[in-house]
Amino acid sequence: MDIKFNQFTALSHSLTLDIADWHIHNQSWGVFSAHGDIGSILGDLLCQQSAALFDNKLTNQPKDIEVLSGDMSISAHRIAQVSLTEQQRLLALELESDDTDFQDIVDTGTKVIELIKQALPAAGSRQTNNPEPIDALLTKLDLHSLQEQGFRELSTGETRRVMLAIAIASQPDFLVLDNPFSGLDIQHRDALSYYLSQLPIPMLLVFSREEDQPKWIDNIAIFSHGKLDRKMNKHDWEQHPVIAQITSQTQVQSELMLATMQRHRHQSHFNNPVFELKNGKVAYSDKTIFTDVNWRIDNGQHWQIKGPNGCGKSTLLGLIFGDHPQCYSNDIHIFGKKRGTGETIWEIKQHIGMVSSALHLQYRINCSATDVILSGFYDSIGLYQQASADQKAVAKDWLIMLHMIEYANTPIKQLDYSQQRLLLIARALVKQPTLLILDEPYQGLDYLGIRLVKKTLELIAKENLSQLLFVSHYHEDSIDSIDHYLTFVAKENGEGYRAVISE
Ligand SMILES: Nc1ncnc2c1ncn2[C@@H]1O[C@H](COP(=O)(O)OP(=O)(O)OP(=O)(O)O)[C@@H](O)[C@H]1O
Repeated sequence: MDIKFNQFTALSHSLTLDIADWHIHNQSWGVFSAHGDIGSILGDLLCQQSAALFDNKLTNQPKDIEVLSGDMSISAHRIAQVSLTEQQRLLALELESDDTDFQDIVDTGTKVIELIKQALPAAGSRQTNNPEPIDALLTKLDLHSLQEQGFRELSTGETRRVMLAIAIASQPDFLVLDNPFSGLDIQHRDALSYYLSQLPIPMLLVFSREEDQPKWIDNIAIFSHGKLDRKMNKHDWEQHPVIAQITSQTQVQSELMLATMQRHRHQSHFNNPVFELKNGKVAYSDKTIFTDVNWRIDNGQHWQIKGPNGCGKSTLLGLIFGDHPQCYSNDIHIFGKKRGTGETIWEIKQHIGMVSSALHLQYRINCSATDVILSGFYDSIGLYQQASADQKAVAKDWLIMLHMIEYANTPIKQLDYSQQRLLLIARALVKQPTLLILDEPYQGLDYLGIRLVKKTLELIAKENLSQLLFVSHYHEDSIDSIDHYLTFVAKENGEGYRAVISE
């Protein structure tokens, strides 16, 4: 299996890929990108080329990459990719075939097992030597209990594992995995790391965090702003020649952000408790997620919500935000009112900023980068109101701080995933909400983006500009000012989770 690039440049969205010389010969590479969503462009490019050369049908929508110059040759017949961009495409296809309007029940998407079976190569097509039997795949990726579940019901970590199962079921000769560990809890991360190290398929594994560097891969390619800067072996990488250089700029940028927030600071003070849930419970017909959750958030507290994939972290945050259907069957007080006593959802949302993968997936209106940020003032997806001159000035400040002012009028879908995510974070921060809900906020961000947002959140918490409710599976993400924890632990009787509160 050979992939060769020679003086190659290509354009996708806002990123130009630039590879002077790279030969991938039957081996795996770790790919690190300090700045730029390199995983999606490499994945799309390679899948698109192999599909065109070897006449394979692409599973998802066509990818728009323009080759500008140079050569690329590929001998891999079937290349599969796992990325958040690919996940967004699959969700878009699922939404296109949504049958909710025609049925009495809510369409929760294609069943996991069907999606995996659909990915199998067509009968009679070229087979790999060692296809993984579906049953073994389900076991190794811990998907047995989810096989009958609809794709749209899955949690972040569950979705990630399903996307991987779909890619592997297609029996590829080569894999492009863009941050495959992102969203996985520690146990699943370790299991996946072992699984990938044993997989007899060469791969590009793109990582945006030092701790995700695949230990079993010897070759590392370092990209910056789309350009292949250096190739090195694992030993050289561990000396970190690049990291120190590229981190120094984030401190300055995050201090600028804080200064902007302080300039536009306003007070919204509520009596204690800001939020309270008594005997909280969420259950579906076939499954209890959690019960007996008693949680009270007082003024000035910052919280981290912890627990394994699928324990109900996003569900719990959805009860606060008001977009989970069971928020009305629970005993909830928020911002001084009992939920369900006549307040509108907008009255609640105006005090909450939200960043999550679910929101990113829902943000399907293709408005400009400026309008994405402005929509934070109105809690809307897209902008439907005339923003004030002050609000426009704030949005402009944010674009400058994010180094994205040149994209002010660019539609969000033409930006790469990492840039989209930064805009959505700015959208959540712009109105300086009382509660800032951050459900795995770093997902999809490149290395610099992660550093920048982490620094900014640390400053926001320290200065008490908003109260953070934070979810992340990475120990390294801990924010110093967070000293309250809600941890989900499995109940002894096996029926869902309960919450343990600690300080
Ligand atoms: N309609 C539904 N029917 C059955 N189960 C559902 C439904 N909707 C969601 N779930 C399940 O609820 C559980 C909790 O999901 P949630 O997204 O809150 O988990 P999480 O703790 O945030 O996980 P992750 O760490 O992967 O993000 C998951 O196992 C999910 O599959």
